[in-house]
Amino acid sequence: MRIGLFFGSFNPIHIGHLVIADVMADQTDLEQVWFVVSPLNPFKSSSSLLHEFDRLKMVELAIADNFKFKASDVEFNMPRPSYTADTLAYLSDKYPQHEFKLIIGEDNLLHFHKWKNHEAILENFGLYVYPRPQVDQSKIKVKHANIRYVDSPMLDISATFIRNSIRKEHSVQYLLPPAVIDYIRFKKFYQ
Ligand SMILES: Nc1ncnc2c1ncn2[C@@H]1O[C@H](COP(=O)(O)OP(=O)(O)OP(=O)(O)O)[C@@H](O)[C@H]1O
Ligand SMILES: O=C(O)c1ccc[n+]([C@@H]2O[C@H](COP(=O)([O-])O)[C@@H](O)[C@H]2O)c1
Repeated sequence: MRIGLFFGSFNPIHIGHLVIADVMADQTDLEQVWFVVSPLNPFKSSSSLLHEFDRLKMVELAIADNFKFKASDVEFNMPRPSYTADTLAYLSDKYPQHEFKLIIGEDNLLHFHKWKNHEAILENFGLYVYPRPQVDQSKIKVKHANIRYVDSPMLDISATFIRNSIRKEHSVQYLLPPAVIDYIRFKKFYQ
């Protein structure tokens, strides 16, 4: 099966992530999308980052109604920070029957040339890129035949904006799935 691996901090998962995954599963040759929750992005600090179990729980709540989507905690038992190349190597060993592609937002493409073993990721897996507002395309350094842009409407939504909105007691009603909102309220996160 051809599977898109959507790695992320998901702090929290929002409707932007869900739209991206849906476009990938619906309009490309990917048959499933696995949301891989990363304990720690090598380029991000851990301040304001919820525990990975809570971020995984919110992903599970958000994707429960879509049979093409799965949640993965594979990086929970791997060294920190979470290097994608290592996880891809582990998953392709574990599931030789599957073909994996990496799904990323265009903001991550901007810094992709600094990722560990990025050439091997491009050569052996390939990227499906979702466009993101405010990305200056002239600054993207990486070029490769295995980078595929998926032409779709841009979504000006980020987890940072959502965390800040909750802190300011602004509504996030249509930015997150209802079950995720309930979980955040119940646990009093991001206040
Ligand atoms: N609105 C968006 N448009 C395109 N890609 C996105 C969007 N939101 C998230 N992504 C992509 O989804 C993946 C996971 O992103 P992440 O969980 O860090 O969300 P985020 O909204 O970028 O979070 P934060 O604001 O905390 O940095 C990354 O590849 C990121 O580029
Ligand atoms: O492997 C790397 O060098 C690397 C560098 C930066 C980011 N990543 C991964 O990219 C994913 C997206 O991160 P984020 O925080 O934007 O959701 C997440 O799984 C990170 O671990 C990976």
